[in-house]
Amino acid sequence: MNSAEFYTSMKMLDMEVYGLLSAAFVGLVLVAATSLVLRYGQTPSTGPWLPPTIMLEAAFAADRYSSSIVSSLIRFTLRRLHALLSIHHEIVPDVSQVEKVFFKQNDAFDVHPMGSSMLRRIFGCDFKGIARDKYVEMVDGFMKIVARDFLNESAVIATLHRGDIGSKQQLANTKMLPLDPAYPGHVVEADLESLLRGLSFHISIPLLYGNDYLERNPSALWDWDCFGEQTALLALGVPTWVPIPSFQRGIAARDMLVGSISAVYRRTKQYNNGEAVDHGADVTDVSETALDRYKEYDRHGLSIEHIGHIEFSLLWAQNKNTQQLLFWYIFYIYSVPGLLDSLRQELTSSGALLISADDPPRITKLDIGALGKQCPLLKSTFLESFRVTEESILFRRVTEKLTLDDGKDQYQLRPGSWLSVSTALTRHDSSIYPRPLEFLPDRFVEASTASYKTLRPWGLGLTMCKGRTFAEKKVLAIAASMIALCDIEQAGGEWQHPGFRTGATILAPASKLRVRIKRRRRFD
Ligand code: HEM
Repeated sequence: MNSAEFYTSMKMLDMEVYGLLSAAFVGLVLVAATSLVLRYGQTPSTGPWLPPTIMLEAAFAADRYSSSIVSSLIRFTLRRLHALLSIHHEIVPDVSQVEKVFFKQNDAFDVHPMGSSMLRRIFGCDFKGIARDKYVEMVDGFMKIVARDFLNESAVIATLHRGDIGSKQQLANTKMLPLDPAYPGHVVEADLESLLRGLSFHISIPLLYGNDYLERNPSALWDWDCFGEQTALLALGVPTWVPIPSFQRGIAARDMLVGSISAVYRRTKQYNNGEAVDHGADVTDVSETALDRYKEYDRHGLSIEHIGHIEFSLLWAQNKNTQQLLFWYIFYIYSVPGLLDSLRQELTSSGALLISADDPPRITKLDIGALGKQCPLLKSTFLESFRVTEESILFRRVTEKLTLDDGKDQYQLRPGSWLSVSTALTRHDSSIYPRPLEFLPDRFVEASTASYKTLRPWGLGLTMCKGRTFAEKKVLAIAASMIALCDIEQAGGEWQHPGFRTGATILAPASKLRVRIKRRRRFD
């Protein structure tokens, strides 16, 4: 099967989206009620909230199955509801034509309704009583620290080197890849998504909160998964008391995670004040970036509960999409015929990654900075994985009268209207991406490098993702290490695409993908 047939046939597996559409219908009633409250209820002190119905309308517009009758009906109902409530919402499909406006006329957009709504609904952080300007000042200060540590290339490379991604402690860690000598050929079988999520988690968390965190919170990853399954409902404003067992489990998991992250802050403070640290925990390796944020929270007099919620939201932003993208990247690298061999050749000839002559070999050099610059196929495959799996929708509240022109349509926006921009809508446009349904690993290669071209997976304007350098380099580094050290095949035969499940920035696989992983030997 060639890569074209492979990718096209797999996309058809995504039919479970119809189930989601029916479920969304039920949710619509709940959401309409929430919207009425938002429309006629009191505006919170930090500014207006993003109405859940705006999110739903944008999500249905961005959905690849939006031509179905159910979807059209839902969109029509939402349109009518918005007209009834005098809520003005424009959906702009072509990012590339309007992106300059986001940089040049930044003041015409208010980004805070999205951030404060998500902090409240998904992460449970209530800023009741905190005035809008204080909230904005705090967010700005916080974002500056995040950007300094997660955007700056040399800072990111130094951090990732501390994470020791290439060493066998990470990739052949007994917790991650238990290379049990009892198995013939040292093969392990695992669910690829869980395995990579665990690996990514075990690299990132100690880098942020020190090694003590994972030892003290062995169920953190399980809580992470329980919470993760409920984020769509939470984002839509479903009240946390709704008695659905899995939903309640997710809320409890969120409380556990927030509590454990608050505890790191409390222990660090005890240590800095020369007091006895709870449980005698070692907090000496809590990262500088976390410590700097703690100072910012203290400067604003935030409570420990607030801090736990905000830190959890950052941890989520830092990990969730990265884990999901890593899964697809590894999946395509190993499943697209011939790609793995080409990538191995490129890594060897670029000198960005070297392995020892031991058996099994170890990584002796991993130049994280060089991977994106000297390995165009590796980077292009990363970008192509992004192109086929990324579906973010950006929401802004418009504060000034504005006309947007995307080359096809004009959008007249007045103060108070809502704007959503979906990066997903152009990903299958053949005038931008020829043969859009095929996974073409070298699509983004340009001479000796690979570039994003019109792909905008990190958002737009001044609120573009503050962790994009970190995310890109981390994913490239983990993938390069796996390419060098491991062979992976799908358990039970030929590679089968697991299908896509919509509803997240990076699409989730619709079914589990069990794989067999074998550590490469010297002469493989
Ligand atoms: C593959 C991984 C990631 C993807 C796809 C992703 C995507 C995005 C997108 C689409 C936005 C919204 C931008 C906008 O509204 O214009 C965003 C915002 C943000 N991301 Fe990421 N992100 C990723 C990883 C990370 C990481 C590793 C961090 C680490 C700190 C991070 C921190 C943030 C923060 C703090 C914001 C809010 C920025 C602001 O409001 O100024 N993200 N991200």
